[in-house]
Amino acid sequence: MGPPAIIAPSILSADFATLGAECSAKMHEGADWLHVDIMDGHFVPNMTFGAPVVTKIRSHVARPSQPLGTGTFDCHLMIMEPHRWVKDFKKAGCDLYCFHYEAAVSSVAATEPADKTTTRRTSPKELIRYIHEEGMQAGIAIKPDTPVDVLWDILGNKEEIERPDMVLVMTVYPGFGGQKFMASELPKVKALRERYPNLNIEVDGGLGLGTIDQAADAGANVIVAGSAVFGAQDPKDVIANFFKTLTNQTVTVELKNDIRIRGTLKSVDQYLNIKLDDVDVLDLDKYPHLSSVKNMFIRGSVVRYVVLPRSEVDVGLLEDATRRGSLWDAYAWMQKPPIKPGKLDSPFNTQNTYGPFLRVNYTDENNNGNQTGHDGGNRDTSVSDDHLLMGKGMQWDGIEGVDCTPM
Ligand SMILES: O=C(CO)[C@H](O)[C@H](O)COP(=O)(O)O
Repeated sequence: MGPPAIIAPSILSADFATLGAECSAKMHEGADWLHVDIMDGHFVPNMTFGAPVVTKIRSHVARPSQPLGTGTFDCHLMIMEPHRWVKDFKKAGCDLYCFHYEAAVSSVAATEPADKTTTRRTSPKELIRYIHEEGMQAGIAIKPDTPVDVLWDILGNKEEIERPDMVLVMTVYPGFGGQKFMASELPKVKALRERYPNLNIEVDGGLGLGTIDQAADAGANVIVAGSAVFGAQDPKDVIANFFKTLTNQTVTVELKNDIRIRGTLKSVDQYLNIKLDDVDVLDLDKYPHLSSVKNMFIRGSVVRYVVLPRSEVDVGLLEDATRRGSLWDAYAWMQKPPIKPGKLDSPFNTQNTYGPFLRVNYTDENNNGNQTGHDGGNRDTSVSDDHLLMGKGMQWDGIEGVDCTPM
């Protein structure tokens, strides 16, 4: 069996004003590593931050208990002269120092060995040794224009200390998040995997819905994604927005204490706190004290279901929420996924969804909204022939006629 599937969100797309909290949140959501992009404005036409910021965010994420374990700071040094910063990043809390092959071979010391201001540790092999001696794991990255062949000599080194722990194949030109995935780089991944079944092979750039699988199938086991993770609209917001479109419609709300209330939806917020007018309490004989109540504000936390007119259900919008949720499933919740049968190097089983969002099932009329076959709690949701029933803390499984298979 190949190396484990590793999920490494790129914090390049995070809100830098709240970077520590964002890093911590991603770890709690299921990330294995954090991919920390360091750009110097020379090696790439963009700048991010340096070791002092890494020091600060390190305090928000527990250190890995073993090399390449959970919490690894996977620092991607898109900088010139990568040998100069090894000690600083070690001190800052970097665990995996991944430099660019192109930067190492074009460094001042490599091109002008007589230069006394730089150390000799500039050839990729020597730099890898240096990183290891400093107590970090070493990664080597290649840009799209660099052939994978340059790595054979480095990977084939007899000296273990001079061999990298990871190879990063860039699937965009480095410098910016949100670029288009370059499938043209996948043959490099394939060639690496064929020669090195146990090597950690990372891909970075344009990974998301529809490209994660391609990269995994080629043999990548460390998946970096930035904008797909940080930029995705939270499906819960999509669902709340959907509810808002039902303002002035008649809905039935079933509370967790079994009271069912029908009324006109006046407002709903992202927590599914609901305001109803023209209220009718069903089963009034059981709850006569509610007979005079005409307007209600219902806290989302007490709602079990909201029953909506089927004709008002915007399947397209919910399908979109599903796909976003599925991407999230396929990324953030798959940190220990089963391996696809027959594809031992493919870390993702996208048939399994353990999404945190909306789970909807069709049930027959008599099912009364109690689904079967689901894990994960939060199953306050079902669809009957007439109604879509949705509860708070919902998860999405599918609507008949809607393809909810994760992409
Ligand atoms: O190294 C990078 C850019 O140089 C980023 O890590 C990478 O591009 C991730 O961003 P996205 O997933 O949005 O493409």
